[in-house]
Amino acid sequence: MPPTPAVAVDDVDVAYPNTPAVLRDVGLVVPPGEHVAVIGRSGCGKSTLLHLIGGLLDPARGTVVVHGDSDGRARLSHCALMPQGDSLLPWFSVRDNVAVPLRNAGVRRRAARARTAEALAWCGLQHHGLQRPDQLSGGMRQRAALARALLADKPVLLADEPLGALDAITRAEIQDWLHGMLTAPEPQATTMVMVTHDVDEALLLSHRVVLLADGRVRRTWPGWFDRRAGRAREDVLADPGFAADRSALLRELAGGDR
Ligand SMILES: Nc1ncnc2c1ncn2[C@@H]1O[C@H](COP(=O)(O)OP(=O)(O)OP(=O)(O)O)[C@@H](O)[C@H]1O
Repeated sequence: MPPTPAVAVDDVDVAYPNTPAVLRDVGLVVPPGEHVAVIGRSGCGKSTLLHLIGGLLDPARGTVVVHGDSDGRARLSHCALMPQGDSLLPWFSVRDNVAVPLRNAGVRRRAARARTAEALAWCGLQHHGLQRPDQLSGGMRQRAALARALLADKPVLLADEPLGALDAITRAEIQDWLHGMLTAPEPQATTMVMVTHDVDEALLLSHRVVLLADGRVRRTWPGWFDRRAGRAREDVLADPGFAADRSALLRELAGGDR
């Protein structure tokens, strides 16, 4: 029997007040541990889909279930949200930023400190915990934000353009780092739904790429997350199969193959 899905979106329409439906007839089932990348043109409804899964929005039609719960608050309780931008609090130290989900969950200061120190170490920021976010580079801030999201210890990570603000080289480095984090068995073996505009990122970091167009799921592709394991990034990017998937995705994004 297939495992109970982590996320099940079934035949959903979503509309904002006084707007036509932004998502239409959308279905998406994500088994536990799967990483899904959602890609599509600006305005096609990607963030709306994340907000819907995370309980910030409810469907006008259809059902959304996250780890067995359909109520919005309960859905939210299963999800760590990483909104666009790093969203670190500028007046907190990096350490206190990363500790926010633990403190919100009522974890005592001493225990939170210990777990935060571990998290800072696995994202390579062990010497930066006392600095403020504006003293870090963009890549370091993004790693801190990811550490904070992963430390929330939620089974589902919803990441909206998590690397969108980074330059190409830093982005590639952080993609590699994130791939390593998501491959590690502990502590963050997690289900992930990630929005990105970057086709390589979508393929490299996901088991499955979902293309949204005009509020509908137009197509899905197998991602390269597992096929990438143990291989250098350049090696994967030069793989003819990867190049073919990238071209096909780009063609669909540009509106071809309708
Ligand atoms: N709060 C809102 N009220 C009304 N309309 C909204 C609201 N949020 C988003 N929309 C509209 O819904 C549509 C989908 O927006 P959404 O942010 O989900 O798209 P997106 O694919 O994530 O875009 P981008 O890639 O530019 O971030 C857009 O037309 C947008 O203007």
